[in-house]
This record gives sequence, structure tokens and C-alpha cells, in this order.
Amino acid sequence: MSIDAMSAAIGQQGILHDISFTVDRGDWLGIVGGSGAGKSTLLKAILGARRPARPQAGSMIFDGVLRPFAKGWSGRPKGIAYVPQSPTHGLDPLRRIKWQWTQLFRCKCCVADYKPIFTALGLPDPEMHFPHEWSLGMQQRLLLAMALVEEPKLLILDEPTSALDTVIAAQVLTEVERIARDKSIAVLMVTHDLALAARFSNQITIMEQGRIVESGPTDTVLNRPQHPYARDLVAHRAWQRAETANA
Ligand SMILES: Nc1ncnc2c1ncn2[C@@H]1O[C@H](COP(=O)(O)OP(=O)(O)OP(=O)(O)O)[C@@H](O)[C@H]1O
Repeated sequence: MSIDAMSAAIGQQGILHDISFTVDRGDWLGIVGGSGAGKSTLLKAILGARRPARPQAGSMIFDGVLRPFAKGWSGRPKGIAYVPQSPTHGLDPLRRIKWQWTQLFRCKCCVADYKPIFTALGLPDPEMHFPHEWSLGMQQRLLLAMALVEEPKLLILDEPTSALDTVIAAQVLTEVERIARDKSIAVLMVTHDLALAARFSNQITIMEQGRIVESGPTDTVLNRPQHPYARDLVAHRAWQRAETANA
């Protein structure tokens, strides 16, 4: 998948400016930025949303199809799976988990047996449970499982560890990494945590105020950041690691 020269605005206010990047199948691109950098807006545009920001220029190539952003598209393109930041945005609170799982197979063509992926992500059998009877972390893992069984070509993760403790987060993302590698899935992960992005991504893009300010292989971004904001992020990550090591 590649994005070329994309921009988007809310009314007269520019939100995204000249965004370009590529993520190939089997690769993992981490998009890192602070609050308000435009990360979620970018993901929404890729999924076809035209609100709150309206894409104005640029194009996306996914699965060999060129899509100009200005024309827009209705609905998430087939082959893209998306895990939202908040599990409450992805699950129906009034339906049992098993029912929601079954719907996946009615609506989409995906692998049928949930047990291997549930086991791999540390989830119990859903039995008769409703989403609120599972912790937020379990719900987030459930959404990951639902995304992975679609066997997408592109998996989009919006702050995938926000509801997970550090140990579970590492285990779950390591499992996602294994599955993505096995199935040649391209992963696009948005996070404010450079250390997390560095652990799983082979490419990193850093955004500030709607613009890409640094981009490249993870080692290069970490060892030779050029932009002042990227240098700050890298320095902060080193501080985080030192704190963790001293704890
Ligand atoms: N519904 C909205 N109405 C007006 N402005 C909005 C709306 N949603 C987002 N914005 C603005 O768009 C910009 C980008 O927001 P966005 O949510 O994409 O940032 P983000 O990088 O995902 O931040 P965070 O990490 O805090 O979720 C911000 O300046 C924000 O104020």
C-alpha cells in the first residue's frame, strides 16, 4: 500500500499536509506522533472516512488499485482490517461475543475456527459472555483476533496496546508479528510510543502537526534522527528505557 501527497482539512483548517509513505506486504510501519499530530485522521482517511477531515489531494494505491483521495471511496476497502484504539468502538455491547464472532463468517470470507487464534492471543472460549464481561485488554485482543482471521493484506492498528499491560502487550504484539510474517500481511501501526514502534516496526514515520517530519528504516530513525522533534522523541525514548532499567 502506498500513499502519495495526501492532504486533508476540516473546513479551512489544514489537518494533514503532503503525506506520503509506502508499506509493503510483510513489513511493519510504525507511525509515531504526539497528541493532535493527525494520526487518527490519517487512518480514517485510508479507511474511506470523509469526516471530520475531508481528504483534498493525493492518492492511495492498495492491492493494485489507484484511489484518488479527493474522489473518496465508500466503506473500508476489501483486504484492509482495522483495530480501533478503543474496544468499545469495535464491539456491540448488546450482543454476545460468540454471536459477533459468528457474524464475521456470515459477512466476510475468513478462516472458520476461532480456537487457534484465541489460544495464541491468550483468550478464553467466549461461551455466553457479553463484551462488558471481559476486561478492556481482553476486548482489545478479541478485536485483534477478529481482524487477523479476515486474513487481510493490510492490518491497521490504532494504539493497539492502550488497554494492555506491558507484558501482555509484548506477548500479543509478538503473536501478531508472527502471524503477519507468516501471512505476508502489511502492518500499519499508529502509536505515540516510539519505544513500542521501534520494537515491532522495520520502518518508522514520525508526524508532527499533520506533517511527516522524519521517515526511514527503524535503525536509521533511532540512531540518526534529523528533525528536532524526532531527536526529542528519540532522546525521550532513551530516558524511558533508562528509567525502566533502573526500576
Ligand atoms: N471532530 C473534530 N473536529 C474538529 N477538529 C478535529 C476533530 N477531530 C480531530 N480534529 C483535529 O484534527 C487534528 C488531528 O487530530 P487527530 O485525532 O487525528 O490526532 P492524533 O494524532 O490521532 O491525536 P491522539 O494521539 O491524541 O489521538 C487535531 O488538531 C484535532 O484537534
